[in-house]
Amino acid sequence: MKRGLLLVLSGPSGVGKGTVRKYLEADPSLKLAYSTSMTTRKPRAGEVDGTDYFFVTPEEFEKAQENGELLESAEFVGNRYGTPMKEVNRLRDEGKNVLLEIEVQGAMQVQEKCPDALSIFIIPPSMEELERRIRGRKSEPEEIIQQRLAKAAGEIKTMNRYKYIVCNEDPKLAADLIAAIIRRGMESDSLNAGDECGTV
Ligand SMILES: Nc1nc2c(ncn2[C@@H]2O[C@H](COP(=O)(O)OP(=O)(O)O)[C@@H](O)[C@H]2O)c(=O)[nH]1
Ligand SMILES: Nc1ncnc2c1ncn2[C@@H]1O[C@H](COP(=O)(O)OP(=O)(O)O)[C@@H](O)[C@H]1O
Repeated sequence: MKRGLLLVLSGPSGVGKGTVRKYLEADPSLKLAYSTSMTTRKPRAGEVDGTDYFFVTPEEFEKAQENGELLESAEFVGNRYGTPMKEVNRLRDEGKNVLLEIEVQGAMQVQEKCPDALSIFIIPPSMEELERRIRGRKSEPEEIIQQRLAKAAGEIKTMNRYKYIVCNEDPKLAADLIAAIIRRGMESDSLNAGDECGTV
């Protein structure tokens, strides 16, 4: 069986990564599996432990990192986030295309370890629209919104380090464009040939 792709999706907080992902997940032909990350951030209303994230204490996070269990990790606005490696490998071995929705420092680590990863950066139509979206979500207090917006401009500057850049003006269109990138990757014989990245 052909090993699944490793897909990296990044973009500033509130750009619509989660929204676009929902469209992608609704298409079974893409054989997507979402990699649930570990985080020290507190759950938002409605978030489910083990589905949205594995919510852990700083000590538990530290232990996972020390034990070499994380494919990548980063700190983002006061919280730590990381990708558990074992599950990524298991799903790829099953032929699933594993999607990491991660911020830019982690994305750089993955691209270094796994040059075959298909990395995609989502940009907003404008900074004003990004602000409208992050505020409209009403998931964070004002202080955190400010910190995330301040970070966004620097993150957007890294977009040329990704293989693909997609603007999320309309979420269905953005998902269709990303689906085309994934299909192309699935057809490629050179991707993943001898890709041992992240094996423990
Ligand atoms: N490096 C890294 N970043 C992550 C991981 N999981 C989530 N993130 C990113 O951390 C940032 C903050 O995530 P979150 O607090 O859920 O906020 P949201 O993206 O605005 O919904 C986002 O850019 C996520 O894509 C991970 O495992 N590793
Ligand atoms: N193309 C779009 N046009 C308008 N609003 C959008 C679009 N994509 C996402 N949104 C809205 O923007 C907010 C942030 O989206 P979300 O998917 O949570 O972003 P992220 O996962 O990148 O932080 C949500 O309220 C979502 O409904």
